[in-house]
Amino acid sequence: MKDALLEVRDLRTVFETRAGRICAVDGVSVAVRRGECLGIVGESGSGKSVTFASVMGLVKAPGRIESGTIVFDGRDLRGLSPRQMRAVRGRDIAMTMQDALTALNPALSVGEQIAEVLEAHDETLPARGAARRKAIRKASIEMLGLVGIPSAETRLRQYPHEFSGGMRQRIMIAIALACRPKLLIADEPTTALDVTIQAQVLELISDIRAKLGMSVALITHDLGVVAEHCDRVMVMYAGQVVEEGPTTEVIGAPKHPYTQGLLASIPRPALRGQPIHPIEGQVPDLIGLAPQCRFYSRCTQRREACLAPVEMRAAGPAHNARCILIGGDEE
Ligand SMILES: Nc1ncnc2c1ncn2[C@@H]1O[C@H](COP(=O)(O)OP(=O)(O)OP(=O)(O)O)[C@@H](O)[C@H]1O
Ligand code: NI
Repeated sequence: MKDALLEVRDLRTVFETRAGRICAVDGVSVAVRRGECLGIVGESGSGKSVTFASVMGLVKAPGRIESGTIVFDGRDLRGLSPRQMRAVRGRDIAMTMQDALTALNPALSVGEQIAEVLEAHDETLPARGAARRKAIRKASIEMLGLVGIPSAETRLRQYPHEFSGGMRQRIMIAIALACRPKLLIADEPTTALDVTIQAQVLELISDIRAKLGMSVALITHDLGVVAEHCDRVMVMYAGQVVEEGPTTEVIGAPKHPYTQGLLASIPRPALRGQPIHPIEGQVPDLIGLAPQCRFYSRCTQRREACLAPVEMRAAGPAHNARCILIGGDEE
């Protein structure tokens, strides 16, 4: 894709479990362009987090990347050593985790945690001594200010448990942004927050994106959030991408019955703040999947041809969906 900062092709990430082999990410291709916000939506267990944990090189055993390419800013990330990958994390790509409380270190003050990131990745700091400490302190105060935490000087000395849930999310974002990454992966940054704080945190991410010109991959359950903040959206289902395209097209004229189902369950036009309503039925078990369309058992438009594997099809110049109803041969 033209102007892609991140380009993932045909990624396959598997977990070898006692119950069998789970293909959590099954042939996912995704690109994030420079400066854009890409939304990633889909029900729980669809593979959103594992896709981006794979990008970050953070899939832990029994999971592993089985195949695919991950190119970031012209570099093949799968070819990097663990040390090189650590340098990419934090400096080039930062990820905020689904759960802010467990992602922060309870034993370190907030200031120490921001300093750790700066120490490891900021090459513009003075080499050593008092000048270095002063520069780190100044940068840390700036970061807390940027995420809207008042009295930063005092707050730096405090520990995660001394902050509310919303403040902890902001701190996690401050830590993620401390080295001005080119890409921020925000995994459900607002799920645990009340609606007002949710809106504030998302505004904050949008503001910083505009200020720093970074790209954002925003993982969420909330289509209202996507409508408001994302340029493009990718819909995942059972380890695959089922639809992708400009937000206005995917939300305005969804092509995949799954996306249609997601949208139909939200009262309109008040998209905002509405969680995704479950569609009748359940996401299939990822162990021993049949080759058919994964949405088959829940699809109101299913037909016999859907029992064969379904590839992505073009629904527009930049809009694709994995459904045989597109393109007319089954209409
Ligand atoms: N550590 C693990 N061991 C075994 N299977 C795992 C592990 N982590 C993830 N999986 C499998 O990968 C699937 C996708 O998980 P993932 O966390 O990516 O879903 P998600 O789309 O982010 O869901 P949610 O919206 O709940 O965060 C899970 O349903 C599970 O089957
Ligand atoms: Ni997740």
